[in-house]
Amino acid sequence: MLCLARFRRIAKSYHTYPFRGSFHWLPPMPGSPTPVPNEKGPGKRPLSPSEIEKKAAKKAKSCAKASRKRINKARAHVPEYGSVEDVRRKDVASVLGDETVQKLVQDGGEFESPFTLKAEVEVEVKAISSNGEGLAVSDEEGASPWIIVVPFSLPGERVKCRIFKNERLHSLADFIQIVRPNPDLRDDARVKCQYFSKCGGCQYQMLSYDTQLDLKRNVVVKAYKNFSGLPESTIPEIQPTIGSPFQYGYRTKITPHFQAPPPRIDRAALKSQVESGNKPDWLQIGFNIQGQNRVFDIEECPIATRVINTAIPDIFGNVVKTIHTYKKGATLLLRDSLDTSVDPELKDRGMDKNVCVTNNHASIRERVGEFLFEYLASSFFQNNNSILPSLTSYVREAITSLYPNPDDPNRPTHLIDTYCGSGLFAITLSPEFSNVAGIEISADSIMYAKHNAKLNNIPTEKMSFRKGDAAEIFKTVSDFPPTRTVMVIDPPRKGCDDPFIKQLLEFRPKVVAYVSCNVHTQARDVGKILRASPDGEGRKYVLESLRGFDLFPQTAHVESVAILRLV
Ligand SMILES: C[S@@+](CC[C@H](N)C(=O)[O-])C[C@H]1O[C@@H](n2cnc3c(N)ncnc32)[C@H](O)[C@@H]1O
Repeated sequence: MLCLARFRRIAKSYHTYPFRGSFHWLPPMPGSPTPVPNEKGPGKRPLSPSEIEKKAAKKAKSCAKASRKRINKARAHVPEYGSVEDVRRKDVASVLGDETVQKLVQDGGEFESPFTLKAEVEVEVKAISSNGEGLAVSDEEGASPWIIVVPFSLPGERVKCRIFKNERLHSLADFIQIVRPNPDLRDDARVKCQYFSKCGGCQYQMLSYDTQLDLKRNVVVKAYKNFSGLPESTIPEIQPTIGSPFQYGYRTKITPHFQAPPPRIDRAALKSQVESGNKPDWLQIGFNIQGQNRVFDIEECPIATRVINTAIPDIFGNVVKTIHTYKKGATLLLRDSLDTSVDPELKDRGMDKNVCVTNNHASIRERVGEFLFEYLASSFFQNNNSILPSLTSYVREAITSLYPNPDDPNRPTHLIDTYCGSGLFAITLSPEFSNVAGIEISADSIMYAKHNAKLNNIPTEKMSFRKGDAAEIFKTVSDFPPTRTVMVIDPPRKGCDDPFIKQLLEFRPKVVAYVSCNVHTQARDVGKILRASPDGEGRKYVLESLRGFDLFPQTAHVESVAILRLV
């Protein structure tokens, strides 16, 4: 489109007469613009208008071809299920409405953005996506409705933004400024981070915490509507999101990064510069600038714990002093840990001293309620310690409340923790069960899970952990009675694979507690489990409850817990 417009502009600057489908050049009329000189430079014959037109036509043709290719590629591209892009596409379509989407698709306009790249536009934000971005509807005169995705903006606001990418039915834009705020939602005095809107994280800081929790509840609602394929009647009322006790200073792990010195830099000169305490201008240690692959310097991260923030200056200072030795950029690890030099047998909270650990191979220690956990610094552990007692107690109570009478002969006695990490759910739920088994793909995490069972004095005959793919658990629990077994599922963002779900449906544990860091893949998996045919005795899974947990205040992220029961 753009190229055609340029072609028309060039064509218009000459007297052109269409003649049997081609352009016929006549000498310029008096007062008409002089032909532009050939860009090849002095000494070369200037191009005649017909040559210029031919060239422009050729360019327009190749542009149109490239544009067709781009559109065909975009049409064929299917985003990963439940990914940020997939979630955004569903939200974009729902703001436009079915009728508009269908019309745009029928007319072939689904990839015809009314915006050119780098265009600065002012738009009205109508909704907020599950990724936390404002969704504005373009009011370009004569153009079809089109969505512009603007981070850091809220429904009811008018914002200025710059388009940087055109996608199916929407454009992505960089936030420039708020033209008219929505005072019912926004209060910029709430923002505690000096890098707000520069950093890609923590986009909800201008909102009250209650509003953040409401938005996250709505993410769970939309996820089950758009991704589960379940009829509304089978989805229970989504309960209010459980908030985090700490809303800043909660993050027990951060991973800032930096780039290597430029290729041809004089390393000896760099060494003497940094040794004399001067940080080179090109060296930035921190996080990525919103929407860019470029790092900016940070002095603090207000959502990280106090121990981590206190350690930042020394850790970053060491990078500066040794930067001349780096061939590649690197990611730093800063983990808040209880001091592991203190005997773990001393379970007295009064003895707790927190330290910042940067060694990937070190052991980290955390307390979760009455339990102690240790794990390898480089392996997975939940990043918000303050909410873990309420998360684990919630899962425990959500299961036991299904069988309130402790003498109920149907009350589950066995627990299987799949994707168990270093044993968080297996260990914290263990007082309710006589037998517990856990499985996990990471050998390091399994080693620590076994260690944690001992650390918390859980008898080995009661609890076993094995390394393997989650689906392999079904080989090892043949002595677990399915009708008295609870299965905890806590997979990575991509959710469970089909072999796992198939085997779960063959085993049919009485209760499934599905904890997820991606409610969209959780909704898909829960949909598959609920749609499965009844077993020989006519039993099917029902969704008992659904609730979000706010492990990451100030961000759009929500963790979700679904409780399923076989009835
Ligand atoms: C979201 S974490 C949950 C860990 C643990 N439940 C916790 O809360 O600490 C997901 C875990 O699944 C493990 N994992 C990933 N793919 C797996 C697979 N195919 N089978 C078993 N475990 C897997 C990862 O190593 C990670 O520890």
